[in-house]
Amino acid sequence: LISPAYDPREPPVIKPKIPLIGHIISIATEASGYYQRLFKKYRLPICTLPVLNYKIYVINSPALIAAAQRSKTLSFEVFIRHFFINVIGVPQRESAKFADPKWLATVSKPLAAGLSGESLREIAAVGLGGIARELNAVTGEKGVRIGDVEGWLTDMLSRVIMRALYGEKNPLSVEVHRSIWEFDKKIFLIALGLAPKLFARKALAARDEIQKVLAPFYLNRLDEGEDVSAYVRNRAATKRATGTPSEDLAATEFDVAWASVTNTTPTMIWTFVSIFSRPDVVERIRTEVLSVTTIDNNTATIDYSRLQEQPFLNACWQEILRLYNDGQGTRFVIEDTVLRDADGQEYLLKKGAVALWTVGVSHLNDDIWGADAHEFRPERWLGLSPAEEKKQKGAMFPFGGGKHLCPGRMFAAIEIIGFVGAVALAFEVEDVTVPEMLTPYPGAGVRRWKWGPGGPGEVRLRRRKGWETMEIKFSTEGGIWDNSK
Ligand code: HEM
Repeated sequence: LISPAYDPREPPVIKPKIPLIGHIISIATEASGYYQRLFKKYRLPICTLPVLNYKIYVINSPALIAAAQRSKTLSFEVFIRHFFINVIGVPQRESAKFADPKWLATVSKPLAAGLSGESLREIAAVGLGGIARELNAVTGEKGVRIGDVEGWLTDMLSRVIMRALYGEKNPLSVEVHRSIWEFDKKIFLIALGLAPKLFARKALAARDEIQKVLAPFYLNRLDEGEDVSAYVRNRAATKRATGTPSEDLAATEFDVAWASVTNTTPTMIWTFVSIFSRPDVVERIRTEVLSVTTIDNNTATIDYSRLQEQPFLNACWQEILRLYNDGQGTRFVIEDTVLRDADGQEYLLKKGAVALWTVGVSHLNDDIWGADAHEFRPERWLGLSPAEEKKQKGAMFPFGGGKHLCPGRMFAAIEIIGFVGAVALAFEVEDVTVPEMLTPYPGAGVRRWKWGPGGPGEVRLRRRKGWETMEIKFSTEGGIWDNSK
């Protein structure tokens, strides 16, 4: 009586061991690990999980994920709305706007525009300048000992990214911005509405604190400053033009301070440990960076426009995105929808159900990547035939796809590739270990980690011989890799 009815054209049904609620218990306890486990057991391109009288379609095949991302009848908007109202906590007078798809489309435009073309080059130049400043502060043969490599990278990125986004008058100091992680950990719980005031008290307080600090920035129209990124400036201007008062902007623009670091920071941490724990990998990257660096007296200028084209560094970047990204896409089926797989097989998704995918299934699928799918092996990206490249790239979804493709993907790549490139060039990094990879927090896009019994240990960062006082710079004059078209 309670279970939903099925059309034979719908994806195969996997019944839960505990009737009605078994799947939801597994999703709550195992997060994305549950979808991996189901895929290993059943190897289905797509399946249906009944939960009470609802259906969840879990999509595993790369071609079906891509079709779902392109589909106009699988909607993300309903989740965006829920996120802003219940998780970000926009003021009630603003909340009705989030139900209007036209308004959402209008205020989304500045996101992609602010992070592509000339705006991207501007923000990249500021970001890379920030990275150079951070590294130039570490001089001399002895260098520094870093007791908390995670905290060091997190704070560094926060300083660099917040400055690049909000300009010189950036209100979010590192100390304030650290609270973002308190919020980030509990997003899923707040989104589910499971007594967040009780179970996510600290997360809600962290969110409110950041919004309070952001408020004078918008109230005093500092967002209109010339050195503020087009991303922040134009988004606030578009919202004001649609009637959002300045006093509401700190809340409705809170996602800027969060989305720019929430996936970028863990990706930076995985990139750093994956590269600097492997001397042979560092050596190959160093050779590539040297080949695009001009040394004049005591200044080494890295030509970022050419750095971004270096094959091995790029292979490492793809490999890190493949291994450590496990983001989840979630869509609401607003009309009956047919998705077609690569083999032509069609599946019917019924109106009112939820469709989701977790990209780790595709990123670690041994049918696609081979028996060493769980290993860091950048070489798998080198010397590919066009058909092999198509197959591998077609199975990668680190930044989503379709209408909601991440607009910040190029900026994230610039920060991370620029940073590890410059470190490889001018520094020796010792005692780096790679933690065990875990599933992400529910709702997060990148895997968490678990250090061994001694924790991350102490990492030493010191200048290479001959580079003790060399000033590092970046040039972006040759243009910035921009795959936004
Ligand atoms: C390695 C770093 C990053 C990863 C892995 C990542 C991943 C993603 C993914 C998977 C989505 C799509 C979600 C979906 O379709 O369900 C997304 C959307 C988004 N990302 Fe990123 N992101 C990263 C960095 C950034 C940065 C640096 C920014 C901003 C400066 C940013 C801003 C956004 C925004 C605004 C959206 C929403 C787009 C929309 O709904 O149309 N991201 N990101």
